[in-house]
Amino acid sequence: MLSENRFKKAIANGETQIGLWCSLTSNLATEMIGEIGYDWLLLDAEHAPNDLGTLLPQLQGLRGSFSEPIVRTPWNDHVLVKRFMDIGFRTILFPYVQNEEEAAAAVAAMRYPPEGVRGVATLHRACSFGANADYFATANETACAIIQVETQSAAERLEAICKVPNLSGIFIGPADLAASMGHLGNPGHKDVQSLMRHCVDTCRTLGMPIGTLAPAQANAEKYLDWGYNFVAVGADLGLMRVAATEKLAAFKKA
Ligand SMILES: O=C(O)C(=O)C[C@H](O)[C@@H](O)CO
Repeated sequence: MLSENRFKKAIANGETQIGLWCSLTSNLATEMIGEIGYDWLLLDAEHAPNDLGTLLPQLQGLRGSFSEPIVRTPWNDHVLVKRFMDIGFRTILFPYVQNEEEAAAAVAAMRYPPEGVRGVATLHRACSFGANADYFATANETACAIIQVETQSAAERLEAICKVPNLSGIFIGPADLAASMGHLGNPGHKDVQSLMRHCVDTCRTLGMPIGTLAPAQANAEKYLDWGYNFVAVGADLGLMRVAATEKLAAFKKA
């Protein structure tokens, strides 16, 4: 394992980081995507059928990749977080965080005492099975907690959430945010867009990195233009679906 979390440093420095959403749960597909050069890859364990058994071979496939693997945990649960950290994730996306107390719990789950509550083991993949003598000294420093703000009420707590010590970033979930505002299936609604804009303005004022997911090219460009630092500009399933659909259409048409 690399000891430095390049992604964490980059977003803290305000650099733009381009990501891809990965839901295929395939170690081979993730390994292939890991060769392309995205800054980060989101391995989804909330809305894709990923578990430790599928995430571990994907991490192994990403060994040596430039891309930072990020796991989206299914829930803000410190037991799951401990297991994700022990297999080698340093960056975790926490869905549905509603307030500063929940954000602080997420941060604590990723950090060893006295800063957090992460349980200690000495022979796991993250510390190279004991061979990495610096692991305990660097694990808290490389841990990168990103909080998903995806309801209107969480957005109202954004300033307080951003003040949680050791929080590394905010991530806006456009689909859930739209649903919470009464616009299920319509994140393009003007009220949702205006709240997304307000969130990026707030984060930039407070110096907190902020990201989102935008598989449509125009949206990705717009959010980057607004100041979002890290944007997933596509999803493996969507790319495959579009390519497969277009390929068939090209031949059926003929
Ligand atoms: O609210 C959102 O938007 C998200 O959290 C992303 C979704 O879960 C989904 O589009 C990922 O496939």
